[in-house]
Amino acid sequence: MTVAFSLSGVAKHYPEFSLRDINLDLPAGEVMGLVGVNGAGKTTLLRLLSGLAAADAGEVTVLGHRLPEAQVEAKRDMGFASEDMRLYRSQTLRWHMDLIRAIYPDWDSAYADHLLRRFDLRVDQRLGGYSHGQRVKAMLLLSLARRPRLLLLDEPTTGLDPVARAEVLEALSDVLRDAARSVLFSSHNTQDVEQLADTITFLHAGRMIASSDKERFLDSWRRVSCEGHAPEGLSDWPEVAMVRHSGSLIEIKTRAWDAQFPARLDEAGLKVQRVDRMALEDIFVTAVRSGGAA
Ligand SMILES: Nc1ncnc2c1ncn2[C@@H]1O[C@H](COP(=O)(O)OP(=O)(O)OP(=O)(O)O)[C@@H](O)[C@H]1O
Repeated sequence: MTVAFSLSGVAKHYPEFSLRDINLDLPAGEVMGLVGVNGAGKTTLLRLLSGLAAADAGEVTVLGHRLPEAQVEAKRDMGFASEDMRLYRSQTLRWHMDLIRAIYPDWDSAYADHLLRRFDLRVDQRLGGYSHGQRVKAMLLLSLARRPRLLLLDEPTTGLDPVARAEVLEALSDVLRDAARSVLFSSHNTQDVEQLADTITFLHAGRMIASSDKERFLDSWRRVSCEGHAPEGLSDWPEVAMVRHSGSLIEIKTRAWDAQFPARLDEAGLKVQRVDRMALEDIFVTAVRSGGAA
């Protein structure tokens, strides 16, 4: 398996925060969504991969290059788009495009023109006059048209109105259809992640609480509604992530659904009324509240 990046035993310490024990690989050609609440460490992890920050422990390898030693080589094939990417507000988008084209030989002018039309951006307007959504689209255009082998996107849809968000998601899913490209993008928005990602990594308080194939997440979690009296210790069953009582109704969320689960509940004195699949958002919130492992 070729990997786009590999993080092994990675840690980064700030005075008030630590990212630690990060072991994560992205197979080449896959799209990974990085999900976490504010301050979970998503940007920190992306900055370690992009070479903007150095790990305090562990190994970071990007496109076969060890960081920080080989960051020049790694950066050549990597695109990073984030809020703090430096765009010159007194310059136009055309100026930025010319600058990047001069640096990166793989710049795809036809694709850049296509994105200009699709994002409806005025190429001769100074970026200081762009709205937030237009600046996000400009940043994406500048990253995508380089055709990087690895694309790192920090919150690409945050703060966009629904139309701009749909445009950005469509442009991303076009890019993502190209099997040679690998993408890691962070988001608070689990719907975006559910729509675009093959694999999903949950980050919470600087730790990875889960990382798995999207379908496996969606297949293994269920909300089970029951009637009866909950047996003692139900919330300690390893497959049970959450138990909530509402009168004689009991709602159980399981992280390890299998067809025998209702029979086990029946033996324990609970009558299963219904079983529902869970949306990624619900899975994420339940995993965080249950203290980790998803
Ligand atoms: N350069 C830095 N110096 C000190 N602390 C930092 C630095 N960069 C990040 N942090 C701290 O690390 C923590 C994680 O921040 P990070 O930006 O990685 O989270 P995030 O998951 O991207 O959050 P958000 O969704 O709000 O963008 C925060 O508490 C932040 O204050």
